[in-house]
This record gives sequence, C-alpha cells and structure tokens, in this order.
Amino acid sequence: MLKLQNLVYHPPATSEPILRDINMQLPAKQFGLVVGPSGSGKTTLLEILAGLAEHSSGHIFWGEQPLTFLHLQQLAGLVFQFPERHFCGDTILEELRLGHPELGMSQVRKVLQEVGLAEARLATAPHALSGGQQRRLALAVQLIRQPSILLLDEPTAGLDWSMRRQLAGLLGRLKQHWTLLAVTHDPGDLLAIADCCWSINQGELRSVAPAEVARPLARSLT
Ligand SMILES: Nc1ncnc2c1ncn2[C@@H]1O[C@H](COP(=O)(O)OP(=O)(O)OP(=O)(O)O)[C@@H](O)[C@H]1O
Repeated sequence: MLKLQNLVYHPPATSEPILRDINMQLPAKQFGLVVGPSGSGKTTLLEILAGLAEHSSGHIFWGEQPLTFLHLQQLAGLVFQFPERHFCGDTILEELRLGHPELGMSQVRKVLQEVGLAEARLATAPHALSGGQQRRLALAVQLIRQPSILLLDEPTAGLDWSMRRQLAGLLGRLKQHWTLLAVTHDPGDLLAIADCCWSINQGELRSVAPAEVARPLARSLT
C-alpha cells in the first residue's frame, strides 16, 4: 500500500504551497485516480512520488516502510503526459532496453504481450506506431523495470474516443498485477476502472466517490 501522510510541497520560489497537507492511501493492485483542473498540483504530486522532486514535509510509505526520494526513484515508474514525445530509441526494442541493455528477450516479449503489443515487430520505429500503440509502448517501457507503482500523467490525453476506451480497458487489466495512480483533468473512461478517487484543487486533496467526480461532468453536458 502507498501511504502519504501530511505531505507538503512548498518550494522557496512560491508564496503559497503547491501541495497542502496531502493524505492518501492506495492499496496494492488498485487503480487510484486524482482528478483536478489545470494548475491544481497533479503533475507535481506525481513528480514527488517518482522521486523527481523532494517534498518539503510529511511522509511517504510503501506499507510500513518510509520512503526517501531515492527509494521512490527505484520503486516508481512515471509515464509522462504525451510520453511518445520522449521516445529516444530507433526501434521498439531499443526503446525498451534504453539504460537497461541486459533485459532479455523473454522479458521484452512478456511486457509487450502484457500491454497488447505482442504482434508488434521489434524493429519497428516507435514513431511509426499508432497513437494508442505508442501509449502502450510507453507503459511497457516502465513496466519492464518492474515498478512497485506505476504513475500516469493524463494517460488518455490526445487520444480519440476509441483509443481512450481501449487504453482504459488495458489499464483496468494491468491492475491485476500492478498498483497504478493516474492524474487527469478529464477522467472520462478512467472513472469506470478507478478503485479509489480523489479530487485536487489548489494543492488540496480530497477523497471522493467516483460518482461524485462524474456528476459535475454530467451536469456540464446538460
Ligand atoms: N518548482 C516549482 N516552482 C514554482 N512553481 C511551481 C513549481 N512546480 C509547479 N509549480 C506551480 O505549481 C502549480 C501546479 O502545477 P502542476 O503542473 O502540478 O499542475 P497540474 O494540475 O499538473 O496542471 P496541468 O494539468 O496544467 O499540467 C502551477 O501553478 C505551477 O506553475
């Protein structure tokens, strides 16, 4: 279980904290969803959980173990918003092995199967894949490193309706084996697979029922 206790992030450059007294518990093998508007602190929260920024006060635990930001760099896998913009490998295989040339073919095949890319040719350029396939590859790049928690920043942003649906289906299947935490301003299909849901506003996190997140959206459509 991932536990955050009274987490605060207040960099010296800002007059107000960006994250305020965050408390959260996400059990293993569940899908957690944080929903909030632009600028509410969603990406910052993920950056702290990925060990890319250090919180100012409070505690982060995995089970009973307190985590430093060095632990977090090893335990968490972060899939950035629009991850396809960060692909560096010339081929799928290169992308998966970046920084980890020791990864064997059985691990490569297993992870591609897990994300629904079992049929992809390893010599294919990542940029030649469809938008939905590129998102799957970005998930595989993190999963092959066996993170304890997979962090997703706006995982369905920029995808069309059908690809969003398919990706939400895949994330729903991944939680059989992995713990996932996604942040988004537009929950859409992700609500249906969320086990735990929070809203975030101006750095304040509040636990909410998924239906409560869906309701304002439904109202805005009428
Ligand atoms: N290191 C920093 N120093 C100063 N301000 C920062 C820092 N990091 C983030 N911010 C500010 O904190 C606020 C939250 O940013 P963040 O990117 O986490 O929001 P977000 O909810 O992910 O927004 P979006 O959906 O638009 O990406 C913003 O106002 C941002 O400008």
